[in-house]
Amino acid sequence: MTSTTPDPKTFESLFAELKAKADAREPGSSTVARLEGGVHAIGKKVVEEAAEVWMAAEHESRVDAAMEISQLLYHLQVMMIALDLSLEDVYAHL
Ligand SMILES: N=c1c2ncn([C@@H]3O[C@H](COP(=O)(O)OP(=O)(O)OP(=O)(O)O)[C@@H](O)[C@H]3O)c2ncn1[C@@H]1O[C@H](COP(=O)(O)O)[C@@H](O)[C@H]1O
Repeated sequence: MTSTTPDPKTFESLFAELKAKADAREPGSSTVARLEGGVHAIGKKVVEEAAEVWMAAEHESRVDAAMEISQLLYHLQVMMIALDLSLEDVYAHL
């Protein structure tokens, strides 16, 4: 019997996943629920997760910091989708 492991998630693949769920208004998706909550609520999560990155970086382990950074990246992607921004729109400023 063969088993396949899914490809590791990347910034690009997560964005594509979230965009597809948003476009399909996928029932049960927490991302769709966050988008329906609007930019103000999404912005509060971005700020909350940014603060958690800071606290983890100063007071917790590298693993904890990596987890908080992943959550911040997720909420930034939700904000991008809420604003109809593509990856290219953001990458243009890097
Ligand atoms: N990568 C993430 C991800 N990172 C963070 N989060 C959300 O952000 C929250 C951050 O943790 P907190 O400690 O702040 O949790 P909390 O205090 O309960 O926060 P709230 O849920 O109350 O806002 C998590 O509970 C998740 O709800 C994420 N939610 C979803 N994803 C991925 O997004 C994809 C789409 O998910 P669905 O839209 O749910 O299908 C899937 O691949 C998921 O793995």
